[in-house]
Amino acid sequence: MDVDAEPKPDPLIKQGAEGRVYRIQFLGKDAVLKERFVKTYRHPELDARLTKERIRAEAKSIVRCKNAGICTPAVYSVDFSTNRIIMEYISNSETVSDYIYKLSDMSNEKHTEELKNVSAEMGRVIGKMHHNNIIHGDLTTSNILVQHIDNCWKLFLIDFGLSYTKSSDEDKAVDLYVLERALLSKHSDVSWFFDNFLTHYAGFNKSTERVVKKLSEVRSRGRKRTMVG
Ligand SMILES: Nc1ncnc2c1ncn2[C@@H]1O[C@H](COP(=O)(O)OP(=O)(O)OP(=O)(O)O)[C@@H](O)[C@H]1O
Repeated sequence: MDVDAEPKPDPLIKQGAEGRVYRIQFLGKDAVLKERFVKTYRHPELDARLTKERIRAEAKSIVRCKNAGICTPAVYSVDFSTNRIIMEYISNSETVSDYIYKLSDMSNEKHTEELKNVSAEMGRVIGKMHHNNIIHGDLTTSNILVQHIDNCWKLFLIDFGLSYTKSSDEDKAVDLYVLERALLSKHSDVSWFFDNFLTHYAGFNKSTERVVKKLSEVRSRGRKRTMVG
């Protein structure tokens, strides 16, 4: 895939340490352009290789997820010469992180029920992703989008730059551990969220049930590492 038309990158959605994310129009469609910076502190050859790997990983896993029936933005274009990837813009969406903040702030029975549904659906979606041997590599509530359509919503997985394909329970359990840590630090007020997620993740099938058992090992290693500092 190649970018023939130079897109006009405006407006900026996110300026991060690794790159920028813009909302653009691409071939008449609402799209997102992700651009990765050149890291001057890294050796140029190493930097070029790592950047290329992340862009390739992102495009590959998005396609693998799509083939598995998991919602991800469609990839429109990948350009290794400019370190740019262009993908479908998920309209009317917000990050799960923002949605949790919003719902837990309004905290009433209806909103708690909604949060339960979100965590359960996250369990099913991540379960399906792992069942297909896709390791996300940076599983946080900022890397899952909730798209609102009328009174319904759908989850989209994004930000696959650190992803890879592997069947190991250990790697899948580490993915879950990263999500657990992220939830604990950002959303400690809804401490039950991860447990409910895990119940539905484990319920996906036998392979995910195994990963949950592995998670306790990963947790105890994580705790030891924290104690050692
Ligand atoms: N396809 C999309 N549709 C709508 N919004 C998106 C889309 N992709 C990204 N965003 C928005 O841009 C934000 C940043 O995107 P993303 O997490 O992919 O970039 P990043 O954090 O800079 O990536 P990386 O961690 O790989 O450096 C998301 O939290 C989301 O708000």
